[in-house]
Amino acid sequence: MQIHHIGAQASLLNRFIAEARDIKIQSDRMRFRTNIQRIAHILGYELSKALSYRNTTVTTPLGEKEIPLIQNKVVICSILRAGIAFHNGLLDYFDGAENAFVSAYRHHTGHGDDFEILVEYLSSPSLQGKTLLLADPMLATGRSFMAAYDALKKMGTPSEIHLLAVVGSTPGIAAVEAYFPEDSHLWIAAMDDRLNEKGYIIPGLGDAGDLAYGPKLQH
Ligand SMILES: O=P(O)(O)OC[C@H]1O[C@H](OP(=O)(O)OP(=O)(O)O)[C@H](O)[C@@H]1O
Ligand SMILES: O=c1cc[nH]c(=O)[nH]1
Repeated sequence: MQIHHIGAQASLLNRFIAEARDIKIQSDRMRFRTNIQRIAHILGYELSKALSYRNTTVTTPLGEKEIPLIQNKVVICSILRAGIAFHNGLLDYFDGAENAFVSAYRHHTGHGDDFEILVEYLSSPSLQGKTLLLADPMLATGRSFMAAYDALKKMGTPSEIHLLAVVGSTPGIAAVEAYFPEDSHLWIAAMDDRLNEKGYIIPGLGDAGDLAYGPKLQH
């Protein structure tokens, strides 16, 4: 897997990541969702440089111009629920993309901090020969990305796989790197070193789903 740590180089992106992490600013849900969306714009733009282009003639009122345009058949798949704002950001730029949604949530088994990932919903077009953008703002243990990928396998084999995340942990990134095909890519804004005993990224940003959409009951 090729890992593209976009936040490694200081840029405007830092501002959006800082606001998403900041305990005072992130409590404004609309602002949090907007920051996730703005980060998706930047990651999507960076990812676009790795796609395939073909010269296409565009007619202006005064003449013609050859412009290289993306040839990939893009499918954006996001992992519910925190992925919704991220999905919207990617769709702002890849507006001709097909769309897929997969649910993945942590079900606490009752044994200490143990949890399993349950996937109960999948809606996807065929992925055969297409460019899959698999998006989830948080890559903590990496288990949601892996469970979503397993669920998507029956939809066909993509020609390219690009994972996108806002914050990832070093162990989670290592886990997805080992699980996904060697020629896949990860586009990530920020990386933190560790997870706590509950599988949360430290310092991370907290619970992205709750920050975007409000607290949920555990079940
Ligand atoms: O890498 P992982 O260890 O799998 O953790 C990351 C997942 O955890 C969060 O979802 P959560 O289960 O909290 O559901 P939610 O999006 O509905 O809040 C987040 O949105 C990711 O999907
Ligand atoms: O740090 C984490 C881990 C899982 N899910 C989140 O939203 N944040």
